[in-house]
Amino acid sequence: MLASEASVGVPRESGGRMERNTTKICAPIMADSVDEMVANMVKAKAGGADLVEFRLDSLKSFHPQQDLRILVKDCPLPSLFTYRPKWEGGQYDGDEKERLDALRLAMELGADYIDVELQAADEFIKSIHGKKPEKLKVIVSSHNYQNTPSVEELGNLVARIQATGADIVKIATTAVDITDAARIFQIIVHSQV
Ligand SMILES: O=C1C[C@@](O)(C(=O)O)C[C@@H](O)[C@@H]1O
Repeated sequence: MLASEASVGVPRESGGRMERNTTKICAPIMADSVDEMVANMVKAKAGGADLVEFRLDSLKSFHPQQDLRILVKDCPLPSLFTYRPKWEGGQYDGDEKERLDALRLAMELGADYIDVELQAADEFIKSIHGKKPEKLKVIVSSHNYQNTPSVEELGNLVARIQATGADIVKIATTAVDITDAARIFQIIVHSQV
């Protein structure tokens, strides 16, 4: 997985140059209930995570108004909300508008990050234009569960994600050969948003 973030990070001294350390550890939480998610976010903090990803599509029953309020307010770490549809490898199989509404609500309630799939990004980003809180970062993601494409294809993908207005580029690919990782490293260098 590749996540690139240009604008956030703690500057650090390195050989006389100031560099940004943008690496963060994110703990994804998939659970049947909000109670379980709350228990897991406490464990994530104790384990040293920098942020928590709530996979809303894993919840067996989900009441956005009530549940998102709890997750945002009770989270001791910056929160990332993902509502992954089946067509991108997740578990949500419902109405697309309801899915994007839930992500918008998470934003309004104070989420720090929202993950939206490349296919839905234009619509989502347009819909929050002028309403996006300053602290919110939109992650535009793309998943490939078959393989890791060529550097050229990955580069094109990064460009398509950047063109949506993403704050953070996220690409998850499947490594089928040890050299696949090298292509991801090559792309990281060119993927600053
Ligand atoms: O996009 C991803 C990648 C992931 O699906 C994985 O399997 O690595 C895990 C998810 O929680 C995350 O949002």
